[in-house]
Amino acid sequence: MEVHDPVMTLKGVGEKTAEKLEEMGIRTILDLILHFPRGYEKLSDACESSFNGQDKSVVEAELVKIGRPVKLRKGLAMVSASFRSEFGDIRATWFNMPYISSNYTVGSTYHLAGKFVRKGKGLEVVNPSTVREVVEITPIYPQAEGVTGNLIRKLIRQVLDSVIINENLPGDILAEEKLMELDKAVRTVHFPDNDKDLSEALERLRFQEMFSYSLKIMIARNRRKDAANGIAFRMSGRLAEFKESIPYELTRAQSRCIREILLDEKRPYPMNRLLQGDVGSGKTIVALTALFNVVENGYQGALMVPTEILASQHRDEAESLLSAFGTRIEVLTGSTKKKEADRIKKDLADGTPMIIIGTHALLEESVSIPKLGLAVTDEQHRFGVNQRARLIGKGQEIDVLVMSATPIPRTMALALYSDLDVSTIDELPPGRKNIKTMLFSEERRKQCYSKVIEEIRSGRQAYIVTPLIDEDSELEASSVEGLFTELSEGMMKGIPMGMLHGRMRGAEKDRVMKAFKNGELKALVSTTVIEVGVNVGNATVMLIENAERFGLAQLHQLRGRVGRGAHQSWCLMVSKMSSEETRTRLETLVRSNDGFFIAEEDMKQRGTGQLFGVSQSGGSGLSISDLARDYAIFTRAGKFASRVFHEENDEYRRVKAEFTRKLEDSLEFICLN
Ligand SMILES: Nc1ncnc2c1ncn2[C@@H]1O[C@H](COP(=O)(O)OP(=O)(O)OP(=O)(O)O)[C@@H](O)[C@H]1O
Repeated sequence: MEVHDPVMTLKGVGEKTAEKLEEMGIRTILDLILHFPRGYEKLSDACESSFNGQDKSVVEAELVKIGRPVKLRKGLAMVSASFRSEFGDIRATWFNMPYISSNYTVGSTYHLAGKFVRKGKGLEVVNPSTVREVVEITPIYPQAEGVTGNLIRKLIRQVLDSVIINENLPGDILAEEKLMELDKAVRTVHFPDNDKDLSEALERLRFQEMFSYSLKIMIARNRRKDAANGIAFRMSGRLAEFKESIPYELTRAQSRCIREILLDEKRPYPMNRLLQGDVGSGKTIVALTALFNVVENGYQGALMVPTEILASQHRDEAESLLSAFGTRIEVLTGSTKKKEADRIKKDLADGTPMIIIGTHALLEESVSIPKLGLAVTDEQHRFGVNQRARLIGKGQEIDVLVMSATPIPRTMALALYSDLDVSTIDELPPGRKNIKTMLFSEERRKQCYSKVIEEIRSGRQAYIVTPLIDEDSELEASSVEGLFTELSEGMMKGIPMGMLHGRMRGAEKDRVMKAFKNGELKALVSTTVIEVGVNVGNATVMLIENAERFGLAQLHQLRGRVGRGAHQSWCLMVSKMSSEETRTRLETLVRSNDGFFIAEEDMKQRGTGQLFGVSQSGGSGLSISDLARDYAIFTRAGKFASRVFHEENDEYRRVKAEFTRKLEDSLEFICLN
């Protein structure tokens, strides 16, 4: 068995399963090995006292019957099933997992894991999952239709039974850092026996990931420096005219960043720059100026953003600023109609100069951008290194600008982006008022909504954000649909409201966002799909339910959606504040509006040791590490990577050669062979 073989070569994987795995990004055996659990759960053995609706336990049960999905109301579907067990009959219900019935077979026996509640002679459970057997520590894998955690475990077992993973770190580093061997670490994260081994295994893999990341960046950067083969753009004669036409005065910081970027464009080396600035600091105009200059030079410029909403918002802004200059602007996302998409792709492939704004859809193989001169990615933390690399690969020696709205503390930026030059917009446009931030306990929730209603009555608009439900989030968390119904039938009756969440189609999201933008809708109930970059000047209230479930940086991002116009704005957080720690954490936001300060606090407070937490790495491109949590490991790994890069000995040379080879191949971090 070869790690680069397709998963189809495994027993039990037919075409259908392979397709489903592919949708989850698993194509090869290596992808499967690297499909790490996103968290671990400790389960108690089932006994009468564990059926309290709080503790998670496992019950062995035979499936008697499973129904079809029933639609309860728009956006809420339910599947129910009954099982037989030694503790009585079990009624299981799944919400919004219409595919679940295809994962179960009547007559088969399962180890059902969930929070069971005793109801008369039987048990009830909501959204249970199935586990391999009753073990103390159960890995939780990201699941999808037809691909259960069980199936993943079975396949990984099959692979690990026949592959040995070679060690690839130099012996002295292993010894100095007392790291677990790679092979054992990989086995342990998938099949942990005890806490101690698991924590050593995770530490090893996190070290591995960050070591590889740092070393590859050093190698790549060194190469780019060597090669003066980038595109030297000239400064367009119309830049001054364009700047004149901007309807506001640029801040000093914006002008400085534009200058830095244009100078990079002019040089014959490929630009590799991070543009960071607090929410609302006006990064978009800086990026648009850079893109405009590239198109003026007869090249294509791409702006990749994480959501469709952002893509269309950027299009609107780009059009309003650039249509007078005849700059062509197109948008390509997953929901662009085929005919339209074909037309855009053809023009792109012909090398027609334009600004192309899009989501991941830009990365598809069918999109070729031969005259790509500048790639801008917005919201860096949403795209991984690999995705960025794919976009960059559409052109040759192009300029790259990465925009980040989550301010990264300087120390971390240096470690993380040792390959990037950094431009920082460190001032906000004039006239921005501080956003007043308040924290409400659950009991004062009504008061909080009164403020929302008051603002709406005086002509303003509000966002109401609730955490996302996924299969293992706490059930008490309010869902968008639930909250929407509750509010529209209760406290906010009669107020035109819309809702927005990740499961909606692109066109539908667009429609709702438009209606909110033009003021038809006064309130928007939403998950964090609005977190990044949405810009509605008249919105003055950001209400966040269950605020304790968000990270500080994320809360700051959300807050940044308001306070974008002339009116006083409010951020209202509702939280159970179950502990003093939560309260202190959330109060950081009440105290400060400074994104840089908040990001540092976030790192300090989260610290290390969230071993059993669900991974929050959220697409930094790192699959097992969390930059905030693992900062200490990251620093150490970076130090060793630099040692391997700079010092000369046979073993280091071998490691370097191997990583250089893998750089071309793909960016997998584990470098298996
Ligand atoms: N110098 C300026 N003076 C006044 N308004 C400005 C200035 N620069 C940008 N703006 C406006 O400020 C708003 C926010 O800008 P923009 O969306 O670019 O922020 P951002 O940095 O991308 O923030 P986020 O990351 O939160 O999206 C926009 O409405 C933009 O038109």
